[in-house]
Amino acid sequence: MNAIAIEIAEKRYRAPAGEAGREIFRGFRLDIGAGEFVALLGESGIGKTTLLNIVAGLDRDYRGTVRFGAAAPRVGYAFQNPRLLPWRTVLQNVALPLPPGAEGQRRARAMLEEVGLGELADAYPERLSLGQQRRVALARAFAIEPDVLLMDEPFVSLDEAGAARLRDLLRRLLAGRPATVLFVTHDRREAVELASRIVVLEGTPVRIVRDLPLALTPAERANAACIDEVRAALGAAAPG
Ligand SMILES: Nc1ncnc2c1ncn2[C@@H]1O[C@H](COP(=O)(O)OP(=O)(O)OP(=O)(O)O)[C@@H](O)[C@H]1O
Repeated sequence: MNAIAIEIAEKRYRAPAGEAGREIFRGFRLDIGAGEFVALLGESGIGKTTLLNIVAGLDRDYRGTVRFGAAAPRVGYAFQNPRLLPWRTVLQNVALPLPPGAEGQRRARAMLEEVGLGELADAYPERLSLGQQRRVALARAFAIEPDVLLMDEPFVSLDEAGAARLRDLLRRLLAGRPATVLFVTHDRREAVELASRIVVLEGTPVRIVRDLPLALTPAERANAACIDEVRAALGAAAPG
């Protein structure tokens, strides 16, 4: 069964008066199975964030439909920028999507412990490194126990070791709470390490130029030769 069925007949951004608008999607379709981890690759500015915003229901200015397999799916969204509220503590930021009250606080605290930031619960985001802020954003996205998790380059701008630690954390969190994931990245290696399917987008309007299932063992995902092989299979079309 599909967890998400996306059909975008048309999505365009309006332009200032007198200029032609830009058509991002026309006749676009993507079906995602329950439990899949789909990495979306594509050039900068092609429409990846637009696609996530449409799936999240944040952008309703398009013709088409997004259908979910579950009746009322819980959708978590980790943005490119961690988007923490600076006037709220780390704990309050994680508790934000949860129902108010003691149970929400308990769950938020447990999530913070799980991402290794229990000691920073009462700190404000400005005190945190970018890697720590991204951990908080992950904790917030997982706090609602999402059925669908949307992630927009969540580990960009970190050094390689920091990004690798967060990839490990994401894998651990997903092992405990499986979700269907739509993950935007510009990094093919990151896609190979994490995804069960890689979808490469190209052009204006956007079309799918590669759709590659990946049934790899953890050892194969970490193997340089194997990563090179998948990169080659993705061809020149994919960035990163
Ligand atoms: N609110 C908006 N109004 C007008 N144009 C927009 C708006 N948001 C995005 N665009 C344009 O639509 C195109 C797609 O943007 P989008 O952010 O979806 O791309 P992206 O693939 O996520 O890019 P990146 O990889 O750089 O994050 C871009 O050309 C962008 O300038």
